[in-house]
Amino acid sequence: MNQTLSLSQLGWRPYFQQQLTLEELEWLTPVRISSHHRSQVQALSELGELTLPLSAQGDALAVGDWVLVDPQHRIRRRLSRQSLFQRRAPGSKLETQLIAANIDTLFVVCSLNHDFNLNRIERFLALAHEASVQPVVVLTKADLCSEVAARLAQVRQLDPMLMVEAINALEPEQLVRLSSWCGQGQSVALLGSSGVGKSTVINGLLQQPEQQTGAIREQDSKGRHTTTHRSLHLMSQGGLLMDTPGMRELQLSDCEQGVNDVFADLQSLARDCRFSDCQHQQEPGCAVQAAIASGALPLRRLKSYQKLMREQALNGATLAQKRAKDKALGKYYQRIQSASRQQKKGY
Ligand SMILES: Nc1nc2c(ncn2[C@@H]2O[C@H](COP(=O)(O)OP(=O)(O)OP(=O)(O)O)[C@@H](O)[C@H]2O)c(=O)[nH]1
Ligand SMILES: [Zn+2]
Repeated sequence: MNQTLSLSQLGWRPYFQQQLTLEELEWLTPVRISSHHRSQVQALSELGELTLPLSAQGDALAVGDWVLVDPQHRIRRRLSRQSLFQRRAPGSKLETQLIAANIDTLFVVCSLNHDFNLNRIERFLALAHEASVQPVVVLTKADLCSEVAARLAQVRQLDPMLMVEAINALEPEQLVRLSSWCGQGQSVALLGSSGVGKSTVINGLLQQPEQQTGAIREQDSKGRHTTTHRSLHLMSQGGLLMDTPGMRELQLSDCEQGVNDVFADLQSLARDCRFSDCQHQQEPGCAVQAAIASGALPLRRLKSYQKLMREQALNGATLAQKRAKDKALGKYYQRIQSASRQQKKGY
């Protein structure tokens, strides 16, 4: 992206502006991080594309972050974020990897063929909620599905406020339905399983698909050439698409709040359970089970909630904790087995 963009085209808004002191306003320039490398970041600004060195003790930065730079192009400070996607760094216990910041809308892409899966949509919605990003469900391959209306209704049932669009991503005119989230100053990202049509949607939204995905070559610390891809692309509607490494493979971890947000209906039912720590299994006075019995709540939804809660807790647990847990569980099974053996022996 070589053309110069205005601050508002880059997503600048009052939320960021109001964080600047008068002094900062006078001598510092806001720039937006567009890609992240080992020792430097690229940023977009009214001055064009800048390369900024990273200092060792500096704040961890994510693509999409706004930072203030001085006239020598040194990063002075990062502005507070409106939203953030992050994940546990692979192989690390505590470190988190920042994936993308200040995204406004997450397109949760799911295809309408055999791959359609409400549980998976709920999982992606939890990630969006956890990051404080507004989700929009984009159902692709509408041309291959004979029950589009029924599927749309199923997704809308997850949350009456949820925005859902069904499209044939191969038809450019149909992508226009996503326009209201792709206008000037808006930042969007996509998430979805393999083969659902993410690249097809991205190519349809970009201004010049071929050029926009051009690779950047840079030298790493050992002098080797590495190829990285640009993460920020201008869409034909004027907004920015953030396709950052790791975004497409985001996993659920430590997102209890996000999962709870997606299951607000279940949370509100649970407040009427007799026991405050009700697990909604066979406890007396369980309002969730009552809603399932009356047909008000699909059993699938409770199962999906419980599965996602377990999954995010497990992914979030440090490796050490996980090992301890597995060991404790192993001992528990041993105890049960030996107790049942003793019972059989008639003790
Ligand atoms: N009929 C139809 N085919 C589609 C649609 N969207 C995508 N496809 C096709 O589905 C296949 C997969 O699409 P991609 O865009 O590569 O999917 P992806 O999600 O980027 O896949 P990964 O790169 O594996 O993550 C391609 O052959 C597309 O042409 C659609 O709406 N209708
Ligand atoms: Zn209950």
